[in-house]
Amino acid sequence: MGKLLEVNGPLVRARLPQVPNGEQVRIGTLGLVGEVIGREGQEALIQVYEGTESVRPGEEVEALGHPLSVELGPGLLGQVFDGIQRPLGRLLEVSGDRISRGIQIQGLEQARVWRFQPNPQLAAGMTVTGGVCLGAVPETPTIEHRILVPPELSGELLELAPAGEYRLSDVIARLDTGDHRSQALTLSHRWPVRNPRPYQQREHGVAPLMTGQRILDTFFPLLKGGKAAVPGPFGAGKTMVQQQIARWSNADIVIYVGCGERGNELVEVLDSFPELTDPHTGRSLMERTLLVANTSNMPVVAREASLYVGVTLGEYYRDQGYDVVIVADSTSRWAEALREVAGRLGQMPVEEGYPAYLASRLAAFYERAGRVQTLGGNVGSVTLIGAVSPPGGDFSEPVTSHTKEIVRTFWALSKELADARHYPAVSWRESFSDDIAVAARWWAEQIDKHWQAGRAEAMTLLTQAEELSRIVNLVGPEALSGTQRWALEGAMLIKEGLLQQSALDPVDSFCTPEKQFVLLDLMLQVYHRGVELLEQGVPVQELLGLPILTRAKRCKSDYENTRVESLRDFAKEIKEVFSQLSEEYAGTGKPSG
Ligand SMILES: Nc1ncnc2c1ncn2[C@@H]1O[C@H](COP(=O)(O)OP(=O)(O)OP(=O)(O)O)[C@@H](O)[C@H]1O
Repeated sequence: MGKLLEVNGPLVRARLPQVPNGEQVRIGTLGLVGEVIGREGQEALIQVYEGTESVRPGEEVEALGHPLSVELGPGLLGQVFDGIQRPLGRLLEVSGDRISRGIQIQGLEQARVWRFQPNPQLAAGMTVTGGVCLGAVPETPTIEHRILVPPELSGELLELAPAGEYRLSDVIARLDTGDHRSQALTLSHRWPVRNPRPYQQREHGVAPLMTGQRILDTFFPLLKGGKAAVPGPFGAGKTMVQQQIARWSNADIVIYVGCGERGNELVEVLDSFPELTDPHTGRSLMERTLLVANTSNMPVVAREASLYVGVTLGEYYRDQGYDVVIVADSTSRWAEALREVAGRLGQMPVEEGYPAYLASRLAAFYERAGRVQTLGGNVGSVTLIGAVSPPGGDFSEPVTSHTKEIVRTFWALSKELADARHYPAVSWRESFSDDIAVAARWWAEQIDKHWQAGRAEAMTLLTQAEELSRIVNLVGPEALSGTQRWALEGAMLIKEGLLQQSALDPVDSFCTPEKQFVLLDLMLQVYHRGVELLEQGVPVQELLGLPILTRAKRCKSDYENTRVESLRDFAKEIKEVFSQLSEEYAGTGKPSG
């Protein structure tokens, strides 16, 4: 117990000897949640995650004896938590729309009973170490929740509970952790959010995360266990991209962290998620989803914690052998929280008011992504996707520019494309992926060995078309040769037939890898045949007038994912149209008859 000395917004100073940095505290009669972030002699500097209005010097501060941590166990999925793992639904039930401060509700429902099935390979007398699976409970109809020995524990298994129904706090195993000390294990354990959960070793990424969005999967792939950023100016469709990823990606678990985004956007996400169905199982998407959302009445610094809460929950499912995707919206708001705290601490601002450690904090956060061999010997992954909201859409500002250095996949949203209603408005000029080679291996093995060459050619066409468009803007289309005009059309085929993909189109909202490749190949085939005909002397106007071009651009919506074979037939049809035209011109330089 200590005494509050001074209140400075979300930062308070208390006389609290011997309480270490990082420890969680409760402040004043309201019992507000806070965390020690610095020490000066007998005094502790505390960051408070709830509004400190009405809190006065002299009130008591209680150190809880553990760092800011989360409770990990069955019942996490389908939940919406606030930034310190309190379930929002129950918070609202208790205090109505305006959440009062100091409410203490545990993250997981303690009274709920779970059907536990012990691991048949374990028996009393065996030695178990951190990460070993003690058994499992069906958390949702699709996700089996594996109950692991907490990472830091090991010892002789004295007892493992038989199959049956247990509450979170019921003992399901006992370990002799040395000196004949018995340690009881339950269905849940706590973990400090700022400490990455340990694993055996990092593994290389081998498979791309499939999102069903062509511009992402085919053009700028992200690996499972990888790190990506989605910077987007206001209104460029960031929310939509994130939702599409949450909805369609082939991850086992999706965690969405709404970190300080505008209140109405958060409400949009919270309202829309429970209504979405999981395309892979046909069941509610919430069964594999978990949301962490700051409520609008929490102070800015609470954003800081919510990101770590989200990533810790993600690592916990990774340790069970799952592929987890974490979408953090947005890391800019999180960085603003860092800036505010640094300002109040009187730390020297470096770039645009951000502290010098902005880059290292961002890097440390993204470092928690990865594909790993878990302590229990499984392979699991955490893929991190951070949205960035650069003020004024300026990508040279500190958060965007540091993030760009850290991530391996960068999906840059463009205001220009959004204004032109080209969705998803991901710019092919500014985006990048450093993992093309690994993705290419996967595409070659699983789909088609020509993926990498096709992708590269499509990118070249897009770049070439940009140069040509500049010429057209300067001197008009007459300045272009037939081949150049056809290259412009080739780029249009790629843009309209491939890159544009409406999230609202029931057929095209999601595209399987196979259909993605067939469409890519189709557009390139049309382009190649045209080039051949041009060389043969067919005027470019003839080609540009072919109705089949419009049909090719519409294939994405005309052919469902299950009709890839018909799409291949359409490719044959195109070949015939071009062969016919070629024959008509053969030898004469103009159509026969
Ligand atoms: N992939 C897409 N398919 C169809 N329409 C889209 C797509 N992406 C964005 N849009 C359109 O753009 C509008 C704005 O998108 P969104 O709501 O994601 O942007 P935003 O939330 O305003 O962006 P930000 O998060 O930067 O404020 C949507 O309502 C929708 O009409």
